[in-house]
Amino acid sequence: MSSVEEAKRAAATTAVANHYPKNAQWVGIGSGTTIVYVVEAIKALGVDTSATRYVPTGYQSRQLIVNAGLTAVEFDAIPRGTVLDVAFDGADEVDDELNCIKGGGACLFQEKLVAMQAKEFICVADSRKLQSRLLTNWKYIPIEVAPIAAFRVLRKLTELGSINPTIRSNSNPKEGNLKTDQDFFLIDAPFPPMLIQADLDGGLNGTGTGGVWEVARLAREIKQIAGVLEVGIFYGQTGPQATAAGGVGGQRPVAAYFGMPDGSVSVRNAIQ
Ligand SMILES: O=C[C@H](O)[C@H](O)[C@H](O)COP(=O)(O)O
Repeated sequence: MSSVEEAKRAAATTAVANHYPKNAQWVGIGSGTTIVYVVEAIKALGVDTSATRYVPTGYQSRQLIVNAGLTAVEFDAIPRGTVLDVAFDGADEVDDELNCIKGGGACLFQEKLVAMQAKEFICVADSRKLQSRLLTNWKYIPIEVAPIAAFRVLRKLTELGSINPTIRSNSNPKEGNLKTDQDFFLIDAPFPPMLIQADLDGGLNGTGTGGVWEVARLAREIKQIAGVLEVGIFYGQTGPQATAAGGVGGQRPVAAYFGMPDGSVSVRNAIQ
């Protein structure tokens, strides 16, 4: 196993040890390559999972749950008012405030739904994803769009300052544009590195010099383009903040676990 895979596994093992609840009822399971180790770590706990329901975030996630012998319940089949105990997921990049970019593996809409339905959203990744600001190492924002509106959204993103946004293709170009679990397209929109809240304390608001965007404002601007289903920026409230405000959970994780090259696991907790 490569050191990156070892790092993902270490992060997943620690995250599950710290956040998998006793007598878990509802657990959200994200998508991607890192989440595989989360499911592995849940199985390795050796706890009774017969009464636990696992909520997938897409096709790959559901297969992972089922193949592990766990019970999958789709998001639209969970009883009204149900709050997930916890949701685990990967990320493409995570900043100092635990804002995340997600969607590199073609899932983001269901991931956001599941994260926001959980008391605690926990992010698991390897050290490559750990950066002070979004769009440092990971260069684009995945955006899920209605196919009929894709060209319009591309134009609007260019107006916002994205350099050469593109509709994501299947890895085999003969198969055309990639379709998400919702049968939508994904647009990958490159932007310059984003500011984080700490940078705004000097009074800067929104776009700074050189067209640099503040995380929440860019996410909102993209989301309001007609044809956009969801944006791959997870930001704003964390679980406890959202609960205090009368909601369920937040799309920003309460904690993020990163497997480091030396075998250790670095933990970042969200500032509430
Ligand atoms: O679209 C996929 C999801 O947002 C993933 O959680 C994200 O891309 C991270 O994936 P991985 O764990 O494979 O790096």
